Amino acid sequence: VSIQGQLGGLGGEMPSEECADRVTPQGSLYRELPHIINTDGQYLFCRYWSPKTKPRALVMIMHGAGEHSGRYNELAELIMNESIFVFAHDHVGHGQSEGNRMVISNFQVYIRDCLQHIDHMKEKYPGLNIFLIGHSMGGAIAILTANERPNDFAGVMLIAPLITLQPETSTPTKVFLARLLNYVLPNIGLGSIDPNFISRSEEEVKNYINDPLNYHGSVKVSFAVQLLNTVARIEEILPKITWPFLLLHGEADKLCDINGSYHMYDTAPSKDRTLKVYTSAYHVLHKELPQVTSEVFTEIQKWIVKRL
Ligand SMILES: O=C1N[C@]2(CO1)C[C@H](C(=O)N1CCC(COc3ccc(F)cc3Cl)CC1)C2
Repeated sequence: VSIQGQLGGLGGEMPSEECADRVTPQGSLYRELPHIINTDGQYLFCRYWSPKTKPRALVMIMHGAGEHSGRYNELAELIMNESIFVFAHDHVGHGQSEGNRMVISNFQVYIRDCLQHIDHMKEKYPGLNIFLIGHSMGGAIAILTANERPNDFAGVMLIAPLITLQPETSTPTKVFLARLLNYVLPNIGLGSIDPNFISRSEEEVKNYINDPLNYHGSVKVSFAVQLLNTVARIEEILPKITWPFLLLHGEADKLCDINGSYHMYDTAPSKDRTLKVYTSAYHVLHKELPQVTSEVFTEIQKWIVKRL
C-alpha cells in the first residue's frame, strides 16, 4: 500500500526506480510494508488492525516522542475485537519511518501527516465514526488534529497527554534559555527521557530500554522548542474545545504534568468529558502495573463502545 501525498505541482508520481528499493531505517523494503508517503515525500510505516467483521468505527492511535506504533499492539487488538478498524503510523523521525531520529522541522508536520492518513482511511471506509487515541506527545498531536477538524471526530482519548510543562524542569528561565540556545546550538542534547519514569512495572521499563525501535538519545534543543511551542498552542485552544474527550492520567506522572489534564478538564467547554486519575501511577498507563493497565484498557473500550 503506497499512498502518494499530493506532491505540489510534481504530478505526484515518484519515479519507480527511486521507491522500488526505498528502505526503512532498519533496512526493510518499504514496498513490502504498509506505508504512506507524506507531502514531503517521506515514507511513514503504517500498522492496521483490521477486524474480521465489517468495521463499525475507525480508531487512530498516535504514539509519543521517541517510541513507535508497535507499542500499542495490545490496546489496538482489544479495540479491533470490538469490530473496529484501528490504524496508526510511526511519526516522522520515529520507529520504522523516515526522518532523523526525534527531529521535526515543525510540530505541524505530525498533525498534517495524521490528517493525510485519516483522510485516506475515510475514503476507504466512508461514513464511519472516527476516534483518536493519543499518548503523551501523541496526545498533543491528537488534540491539535481534532482542533483542526472540530466536527470530524466522535471522541478523543488522551493517555497522559502532553498539555503543560513540568514546572520543575521547565522554569521560565530554562524556557528562555532553550529558545535562545535554539538559535546557536539547536542540535545539542538536553538529556534523555528517564526510563524509570515510564512505569512502575520493572518489566515495562526493561521492554522500553530494550526496544530497538525506541529512540533513547537526548532530546535536542530544537525538538524541545517544538514541544514548548506546542504546549503554548494547546493552552490557546483549550477554551475552544467542544468535542468529546476522555482524559486518563497517572497521579505520580513525572514526564507529563497531571495538572495539564486537570487544566483541560476545567477549561474545555465540551459537554462530554471524563477525567480519570490513577493513584500512584506513572506516565505510560497502558504499560503500567497490571491492575492499572487492565483498568485503563477497560475504560477505553467502554468509552468507545458507548459512543459508537
Ligand atoms: O511509552 C512511551 N511514552 C513516551 C516514551 O515511551 C514518553 C514520551 C513522550 O511523548 N513524552 C515524554 C517526554 C516529554 C519531554 O517533554 C519536554 C522535554 C524538554 C522540554 F524542554 C520540554 C518538554 Cl515538553 C515529551 C512527551 C512517549
